[in-house]
Amino acid sequence: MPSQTEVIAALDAAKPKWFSHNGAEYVQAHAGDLLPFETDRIIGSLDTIEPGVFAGNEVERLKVRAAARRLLARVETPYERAWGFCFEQPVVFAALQTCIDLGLWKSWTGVGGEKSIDELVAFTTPTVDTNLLRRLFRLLAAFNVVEETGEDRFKPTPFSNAIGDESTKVRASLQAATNQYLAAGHNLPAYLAKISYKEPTDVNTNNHSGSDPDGLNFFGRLQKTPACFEAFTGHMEAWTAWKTPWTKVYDTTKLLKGAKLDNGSPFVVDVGGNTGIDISHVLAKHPDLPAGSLVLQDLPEVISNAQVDKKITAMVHDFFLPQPVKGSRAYFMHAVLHDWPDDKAKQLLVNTKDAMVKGYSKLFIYDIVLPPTGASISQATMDVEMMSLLSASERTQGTWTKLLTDAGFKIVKFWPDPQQYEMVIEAEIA
Ligand SMILES: C[S@@+](CC[C@H](N)C(=O)[O-])C[C@H]1O[C@@H](n2cnc3c(N)ncnc32)[C@H](O)[C@@H]1O
Repeated sequence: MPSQTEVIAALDAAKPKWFSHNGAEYVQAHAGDLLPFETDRIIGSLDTIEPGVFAGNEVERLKVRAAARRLLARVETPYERAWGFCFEQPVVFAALQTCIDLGLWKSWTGVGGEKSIDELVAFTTPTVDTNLLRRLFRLLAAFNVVEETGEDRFKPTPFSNAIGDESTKVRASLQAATNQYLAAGHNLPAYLAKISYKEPTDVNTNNHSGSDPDGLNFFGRLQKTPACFEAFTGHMEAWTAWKTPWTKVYDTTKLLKGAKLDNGSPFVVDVGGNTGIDISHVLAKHPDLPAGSLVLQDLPEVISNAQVDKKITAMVHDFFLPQPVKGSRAYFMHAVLHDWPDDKAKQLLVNTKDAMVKGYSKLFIYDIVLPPTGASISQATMDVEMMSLLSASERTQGTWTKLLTDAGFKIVKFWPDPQQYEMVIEAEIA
């Protein structure tokens, strides 16, 4: 079995040269450049790679994933790349969503195992036409969403099983796209033309409101439609669970030194903490913290769904109002400020600063810090999604420094996450 370094080197070595002829693009096929037996060897190496080879090492897995995506970008012709965006993605997504709507994934994952097309039809409500499902499954098998084991016979994959397992929040993530992300993305080019290609900054009348049937902004739609709220909250949970816990990026043990932990003094307040994954990481790392020292804050709909340890205080708080928990050792915000353009982000930061004690309290922001070059697919996608949904953006080291300085903070250190996706920004009152 090849090592991961050999795999990445093999992926990166497969570099065809392109040339154009009569308007078409071709791979430069020098005799001897890539002989058929070498093609077989490369395919053989690639096919040996299974998730298990990474033994849980996310950093190495993500490096191979990035190399595989670079490989596809080089090997596919320009036409094939266009075909993927224009023809494949819309219908694969439609097939996935249709099977969600039919309740198929959930029922199938519940019992598991290889099934015939007729058995799969029996999972659906309302009952789908057999040939309609056959056509959707032919496509899903071609995209390795399910495995075709024979004529009209299919096995689930880890992905299809995850869609059917509500605890993974994969179904919720796909549903959130159907509810909001797809329409906003579709609307974006026309919206940008409408605002004369200025960077969007309006949080109320923006691209999302232009794509929403009632003209609502992103959070307005979540508040109005419980199904949208449920899907988005689930998507957030899946996204946060995918990332490195912040307590592994910044050693929160350092905060214990000199911390007041008596009489319910606050230790960490997680502002906009959704259902509590990050604050629970703190409790897991410091199980001896007294009750009341960890606070989770979010909007009422979120807090009413949060199921956190009884040692964690779950509190309704709108972060555009004054911060009610004063003098905590740390205030933490994860993927919160990237939702807001600078003026709103500054307001939120000033509200937090006003509750902090200079020289004692620290601010921790866990968010993407865009590198000057070479932003990953995940980072760059998130940046433009923030534009599409919220008139917001990811920030560079320079724009973070400006925002925090304008709000009265000084940055102590940027702590990079080993996955190179986000950083913990440690800051204090200037
Ligand atoms: C992108 S999510 C990040 C959630 C969480 N920090 C995480 O990383 O998993 C943004 C969070 O901000 C919350 N939020 C939005 N507007 C808010 C407000 N005005 N006050 C408090 N929380 C708000 C949302 O409910 C959501 O949980």
